[in-house]
Amino acid sequence: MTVLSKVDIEKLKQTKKIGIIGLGDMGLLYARRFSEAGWSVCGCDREERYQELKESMASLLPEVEIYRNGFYVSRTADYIIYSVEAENIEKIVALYGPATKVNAIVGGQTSCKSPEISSFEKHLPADVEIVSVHSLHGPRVDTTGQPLVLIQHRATQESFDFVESVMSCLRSKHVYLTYEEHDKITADTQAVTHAAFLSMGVAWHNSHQYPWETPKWTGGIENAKINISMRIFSNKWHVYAGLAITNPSAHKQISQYAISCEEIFTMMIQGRRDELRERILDAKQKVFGHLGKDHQLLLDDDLLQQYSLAKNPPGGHQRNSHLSLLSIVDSWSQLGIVPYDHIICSTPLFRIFLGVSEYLFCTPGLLEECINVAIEDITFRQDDLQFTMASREWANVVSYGDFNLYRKKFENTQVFFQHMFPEATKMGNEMIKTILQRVKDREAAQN
Ligand SMILES: NC(=O)C1=CN([C@@H]2O[C@H](COP(=O)(O)OP(=O)(O)OC[C@H]3O[C@@H](n4cnc5c(N)ncnc54)[C@H](OP(=O)(O)O)[C@@H]3O)[C@@H](O)[C@H]2O)C=CC1
Ligand SMILES: O=C(O)C(=O)Cc1ccc(O)cc1
Repeated sequence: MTVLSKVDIEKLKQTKKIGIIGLGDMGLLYARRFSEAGWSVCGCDREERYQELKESMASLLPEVEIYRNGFYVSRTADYIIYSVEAENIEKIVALYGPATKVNAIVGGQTSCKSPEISSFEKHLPADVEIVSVHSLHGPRVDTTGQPLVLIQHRATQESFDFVESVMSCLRSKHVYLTYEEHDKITADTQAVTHAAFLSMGVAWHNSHQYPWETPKWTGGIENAKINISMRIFSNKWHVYAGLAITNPSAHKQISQYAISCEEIFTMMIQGRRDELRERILDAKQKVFGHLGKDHQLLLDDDLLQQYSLAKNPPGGHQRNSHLSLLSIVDSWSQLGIVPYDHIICSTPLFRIFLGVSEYLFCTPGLLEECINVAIEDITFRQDDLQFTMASREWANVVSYGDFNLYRKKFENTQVFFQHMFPEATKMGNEMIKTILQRVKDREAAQN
């Protein structure tokens, strides 16, 4: 990595143009930030949206030039970012890619890189260089300090430095990977995290419960589960479908998660306490065994207690079998994944999922209590059955590679929770802000 001088960056700003194809949530975020940093930016969305987009952008981001379609962006920009639905990347690159300006650089923002890179290799002229990116956070998270993956796939150092200097205005943490490394890591982190929270939502929906109305879902860990599940369901289905379906490593992960759920649930209902205990403690050793005695937990029940969607939160810790958390740690253990190895490339949701799992597994007495509940207490049996079935359904949909079925399943549950999204988003944002601040404080204390 070469860091260009301020003078060099200013020169580039005078001569280079950045183009964004797909001005949805992430494309707009990039357009705004690049333009605010002084880069010339142009972009487009679907041609049908041209007039409407041009008008809305005239007041929103007047500095950004809006073009009719991707041909105009491709012909004029020096660095072009495709920020479109993963499902359509090949079709869109096939259409506009051949029109790319001579010697320009192209990249993409899609969440899984193999299909993106293979589309570029197939459809871009040989003189065009390839540097891809992936911001590992949603469009409404502060980009500062969040991981940003940069992939120098087919590019000179000079071109890579140019892209990196454009990206530097986001103040994210740059992570340098190949596209293969990127896809392996994000399958471990993002895809399986989403599968777990999607399964929670579907399980609550299928048992006709709003978890914030039911006293058994109270306490900090439950708040985190509920808020993150609502956050995912309030988003666009294609983001989650794309990163799971198009990434072959993700299929293996999501399938293992469903298997872990089923096997653990079976031990619970058959009362196989010793076997369950042995399996869970083995998983604990494999996943958390390397943590020293002075390891500080990222999250705890008290910190998360305040982020409840309940009208009158009764508060306090509730006993729970925590099938979703036992299963994630078991599936990491079965696949030989140590999630801490990926922390440099983690999203806020993954850090929270790891944080609550770590809290359950590493707080003295909590895991034993959870195993006791799993074996003796039938209060959560129906919920756990629903959860096991939901995790299997998601694994099947992903393995069929069926975007339409994914969409139907996602939107079906989305409608059930829709009325709560404004409040859940506010609460989730507050919760994530507090957690990210804690991460920053920790990092500052360690440096
Ligand atoms: N949202 C997130 O949290 C993150 C998303 N990503 C990835 O970034 C990409 C964009 O995501 P996001 O911004 O959230 O999604 P959006 O749906 O908000 O944005 C995608 C945009 O591309 C437009 N589009 C589709 N086809 C074309 C075309 N032929 N020419 C120009 N524009 C087109 C879409 O229009 P239309 O809606 O009409 O189809 C839409 O406005 C996805 O691949 C996603 O996986 C990466 C990091 C985070
Ligand atoms: O943090 C998460 O997992 C999100 O849900 C936001 C998100 C979605 C897609 C990405 O490619 C990156 C981040």
